[in-house]
Amino acid sequence: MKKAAIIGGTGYGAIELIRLLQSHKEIEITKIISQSQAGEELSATYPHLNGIITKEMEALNTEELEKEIDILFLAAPAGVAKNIIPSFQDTSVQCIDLSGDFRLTSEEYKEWYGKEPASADVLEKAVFGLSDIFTEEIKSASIISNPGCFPTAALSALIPLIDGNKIQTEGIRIDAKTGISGAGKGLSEKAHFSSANENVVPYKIGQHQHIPEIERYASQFADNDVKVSFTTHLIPMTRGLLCTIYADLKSQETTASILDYLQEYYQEKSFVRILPEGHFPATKGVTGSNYCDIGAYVDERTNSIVIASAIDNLVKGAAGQAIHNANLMNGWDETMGLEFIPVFP
Ligand SMILES: NC(=O)C1=CN([C@@H]2O[C@H](COP(=O)(O)OP(=O)(O)OC[C@H]3O[C@@H](n4cnc5c(N)ncnc54)[C@H](OP(=O)(O)O)[C@@H]3O)[C@@H](O)[C@H]2O)C=CC1
Ligand SMILES: CC(=O)N[C@@H](CCC(=O)OP(=O)(O)O)C(=O)O
Repeated sequence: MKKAAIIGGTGYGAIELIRLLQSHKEIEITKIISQSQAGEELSATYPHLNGIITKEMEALNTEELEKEIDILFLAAPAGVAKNIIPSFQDTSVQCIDLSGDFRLTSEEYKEWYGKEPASADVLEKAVFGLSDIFTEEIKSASIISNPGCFPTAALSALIPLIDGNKIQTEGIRIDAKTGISGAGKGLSEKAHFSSANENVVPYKIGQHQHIPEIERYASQFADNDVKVSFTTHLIPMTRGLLCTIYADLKSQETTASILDYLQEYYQEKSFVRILPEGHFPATKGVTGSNYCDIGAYVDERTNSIVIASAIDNLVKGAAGQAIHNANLMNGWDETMGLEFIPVFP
């Protein structure tokens, strides 16, 4: 068994890592690190873990961690991991960061996160952990920059179409919707029940930190710099994220031809499901699971495509993908600890 620690112990990402890792055959959580509640049991904050997680949370001690663990999951807000991971870069500890600290270039990070970036040598070592696309690079990585939730859904749909030269890379529009757990456990005006319930509201229009992330990794598959128009909406759900993407086709296609292409692109991948013609993904179709469901429709009248992808933001969009990456880095079956079927109803 490999020993793992989780930083950001009381956050939603950490809680989801704990839920999923309970059934992992090769990873044992030996330390849960909390800056706010060291010395307390996690069940004091989360009673649903009563009798399941009995260890006390601890304060961060990097020297101790270096000696005692094999895998470090960092599930803290942006700005934290960039100061912790450098201590591990010359050790055998595999680091998997759920935040945005290592996803962008230094310049992009400064501009979109408004913080000082990670040091260049560590940034260079980090591999973008979009598991189903960068699978080979992830296998030999020691630092993983887990993708954001929206980029996971958007890029899973877009990259195959760009890679296969199917769509025009100008004029891509992404309409995205997410549940409230995407904002983490912190309280805020927008997360207030009276604001979020029975309400749908766009936010961070033109300002979202996931815009440069989507553009950076989509561009790696294009001949030019891809720019996208991307708008997020908060919807009154706890979990779930849906991206509906509109793009112009490069040549004549049908819904069937695009779906066949996508099916072939992902045929080796366990967690991307291409839905049959006439079906579109729903957030409930993936809740609690590591699946990304994708459906497409070709509008032959306008020679354009509507492609939609759905994920559970806390699983495929965060903790599940982090575990998928740990599986790839360690040569285990990619589905280990992730064989949850979606929760329905
Ligand atoms: N929620 C989601 O759907 C997704 C989240 N992410 C990213 O994953 C990371 C974790 O997200 P999530 O769990 O939702 O966030 P939460 O706000 O729920 O939890 C983050 C936890 O980090 C710890 N923390 C807070 N501030 C600091 C600090 N200054 N230094 C060290 N630790 C701190 C706290 O735990 P404690 O006090 O116990 O240490 C806190 O509970 C974030 O970077 C987020 O952007 C990525 C994809 C999806
Ligand atoms: C509802 C809500 O606010 N969701 C967050 C999700 C961001 C996230 O998960 O953070 P990373 O940038 O580290 O990926 C948002 O849209 O900013």
